[in-house]
Amino acid sequence: MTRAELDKKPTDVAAMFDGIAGRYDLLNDVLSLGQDRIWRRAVVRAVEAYSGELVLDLAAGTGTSSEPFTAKGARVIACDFSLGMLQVGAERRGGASRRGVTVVAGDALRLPFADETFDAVTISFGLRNVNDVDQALRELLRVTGVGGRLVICEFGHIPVGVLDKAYSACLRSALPAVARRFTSNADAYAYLSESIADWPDQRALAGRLQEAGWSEVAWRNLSMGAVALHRGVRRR
Ligand SMILES: C[S@@+](CC[C@H](N)C(=O)[O-])C[C@H]1O[C@@H](n2cnc3c(N)ncnc32)[C@H](O)[C@@H]1O
Repeated sequence: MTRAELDKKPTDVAAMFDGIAGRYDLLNDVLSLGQDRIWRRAVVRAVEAYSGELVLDLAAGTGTSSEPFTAKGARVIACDFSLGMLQVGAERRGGASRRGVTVVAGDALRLPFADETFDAVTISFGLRNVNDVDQALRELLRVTGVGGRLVICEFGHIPVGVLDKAYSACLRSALPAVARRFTSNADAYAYLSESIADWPDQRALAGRLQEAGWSEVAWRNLSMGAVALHRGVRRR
């Protein structure tokens, strides 16, 4: 059984996702009680990708977060460093470059793309797992064209402290217990609750986007702040 720790050692993180890849999407639906689909629709609206645009979905995993951008004709690069996650998605779509989604193996800290390649970049439930968040935000900026936009979908913190603590305690006990029924890698879901509790709140994350060079930074809460969408634009 493999799980990452809060130091987010890249080899541990990649191995953990390789280990849960087969049941990853099922568990997302189960553990979020189907809310993940609502969050994904909000991301698609926020990115507003149109026909002819090229979108980077970083930490794309199986590509479930990538596929919806193709609905209006955008092309998507689904990039991740877990080959297991990429493979599950590619098999589901029938190939590594199918239905508008092209899979590329790569590390968020050294993206395998030239400067200003993308019209929009996005990352769903991935940034929290990256071992150097600020470097990933700078890399995302580098590969985005001037005028291009960033959308981050990530777990957040409920703005009322007492509720946030109660929610966090609930995740800590419920996630591994429920996950145990569906996967032999339930420890990965203990990591999930720990990494959510350890993640900066929405205001602090917005500050880090600005520090990394993103402009017009804003966020909006989903599910009372349990999830947040952060946006930014590359202005120079
Ligand atoms: C929780 S999954 C999210 C997958 C997908 N975006 C979704 O919304 O379902 C997090 C993903 O981040 C990837 N990841 C973590 N650190 C990474 C890094 N440094 N470079 C590329 N991918 C990374 C993991 O391999 C994993 O597939």
